[in-house]
Amino acid sequence: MGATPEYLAGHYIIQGAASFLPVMALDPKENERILDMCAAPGGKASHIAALMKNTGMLFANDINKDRLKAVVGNLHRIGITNSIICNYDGRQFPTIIKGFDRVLLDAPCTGIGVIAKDLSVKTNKEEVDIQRCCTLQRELLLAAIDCVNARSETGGIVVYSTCSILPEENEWIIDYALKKRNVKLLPTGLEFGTDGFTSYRQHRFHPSLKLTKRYYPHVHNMYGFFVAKLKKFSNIIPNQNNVNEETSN
Ligand SMILES: C[S@@+](CC[C@H](N)C(=O)[O-])C[C@H]1O[C@@H](n2cnc3c(N)ncnc32)[C@H](O)[C@@H]1O
Repeated sequence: MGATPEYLAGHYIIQGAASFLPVMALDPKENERILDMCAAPGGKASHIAALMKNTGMLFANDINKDRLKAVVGNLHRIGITNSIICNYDGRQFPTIIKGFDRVLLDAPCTGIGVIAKDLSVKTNKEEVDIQRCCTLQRELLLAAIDCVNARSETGGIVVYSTCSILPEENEWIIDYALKKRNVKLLPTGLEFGTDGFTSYRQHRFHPSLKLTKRYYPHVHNMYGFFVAKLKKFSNIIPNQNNVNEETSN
C-alpha cells in the first residue's frame, strides 16, 4: 500500500481510523491560518491541508528534526503547497508567532492506546514517564491556547488529542487548561465515541468534560484515543498583569 504508483503519485496517505478524528473535530476551513503543533510524521497535517484545499496557511511544527523529514516527504508527495514546516519546541511557539484561527495539539503521550500496534508500551513505561508526559502535555496545551486568536472570525479553536486512554493524560490536562485559560469545551462534532470522564477515582473534573470523546479498541475497533475541542473566548491570560494582551493578538 505504501509503494504503489498511486501512493507515490500522492493520491493517498495511510492512517489508522482514529487519526481522522482530531482533524474532523478541528474542522479546518479554507483560507484560515492553522498550526499543527506536534505534526511529525505529518498524517494529520496532510489531512488538514487537504481540507483547507491548499489555501490559507498551515504551520506544521515538531521538536524532532529527524521526524520532520517524514513531514517534508509526505507533504511534497501529496502536493501540499500551503504549508510551512518548522522545528520549535511547541512550548515556545507563542513567543514566535500567534494569532492562529485553529491549533491542533496531537500531543506526545505514553501511547497506551496503541498497545495493539506496539506491545512494548505495556512494559516500558514507569510512573515517572507518565508524570513527565503529563507535565509536557499541560505546558503544550497552554501554549497551544496562547497561539490562538480568540477573536478569529472563523475559529478560535484548539483541538487536543492523544493516543492514550489514561485520564491523567486527557481529562486532567483539559481540566487544568479550563482553570488556567479563558477557554470552554465545545462538542467535538464526532458522532460516535464514549463521553469523557467527569470524575475518576477521588478526582472531580468540570462537568463539561462530558463533551470530550474517548475511543477504545474493544468498543470502537480502532486505537485507544481521546479528543477534546476547546473554544478560546478571550485573549487575556488570567493572572497575568498584561493589560495589553487583548489587543496584542
Ligand atoms: C503523537 S506524535 C504526532 C503525530 C502527528 N500529529 C501525525 O498525525 O502524524 C507527537 C509528536 O510530538 C512531538 N513533540 C514532542 N515534544 C514536543 C514539543 N515540546 N514541541 C513540539 N513537538 C513535540 C514528537 O516529536 C512527536 O512527533
